[in-house]
Amino acid sequence: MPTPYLGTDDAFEQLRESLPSCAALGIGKIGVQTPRLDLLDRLQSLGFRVPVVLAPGAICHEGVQTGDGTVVLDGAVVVIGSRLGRACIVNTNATVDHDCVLGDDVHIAPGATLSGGVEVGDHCMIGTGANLIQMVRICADCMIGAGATVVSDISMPGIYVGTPARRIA
Ligand SMILES: CC(=O)SCCNC(=O)CCNC(=O)[C@H](O)C(C)(C)COP(=O)(O)OP(=O)(O)OC[C@H]1O[C@@H](n2cnc3c(N)ncnc32)[C@H](O)[C@@H]1OP(=O)(O)O
Repeated sequence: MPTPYLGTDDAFEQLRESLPSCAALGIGKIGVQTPRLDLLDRLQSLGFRVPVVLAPGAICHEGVQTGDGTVVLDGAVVVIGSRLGRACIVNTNATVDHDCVLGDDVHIAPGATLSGGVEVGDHCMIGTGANLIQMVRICADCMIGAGATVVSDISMPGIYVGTPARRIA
């Protein structure tokens, strides 16, 4: 069945009156600053519920805490003791191992691996196939490039690539 086009963001107020009060965040995130969190705030301030979306092929252990608007996609695994913030994406085949903590608006791109006890700050993007060893902490507003390996804490916002990851901007 084709999905009807409902309009632009300007239609939110009207839609809130005419539709059930549930919405999903469908936009992606390929940078650090993206509109996902602002959009979530706006939808919630209008009274929409923005639930967590777990794809049928995602594995999210019991007790994992997940913020509103977060999506966990097929093949992704989120292990016991982890906490995910609001408006996060755990993309296809990514792994968030035990006791990790993600801030808000964090994207773990396809195939990336967070080992146990990793902390990732707000707005970070962990690129495709990146690996973070156990217990590392990454501050807010970092882009970790595709395939990078993070082996120590990162405390300065920026773009990091390579093995071991180094700051390039
Ligand atoms: C479902 C989905 O599609 S989700 C989307 C998933 N997407 C991703 O994971 C993309 C992640 N993004 C990247 O890896 C990007 O290459 C970035 C953000 C790290 C860098 O992008 P930019 O800032 O545009 O940097 P730019 O492309 O100009 O490269 C700068 C230098 O870093 C190098 N570089 C860029 N990315 C990487 C990388 N991932 N690993 C190693 N080196 C890299 C470039 O070769 C270049 O080197 P040079 O100066 O010696 O020529």
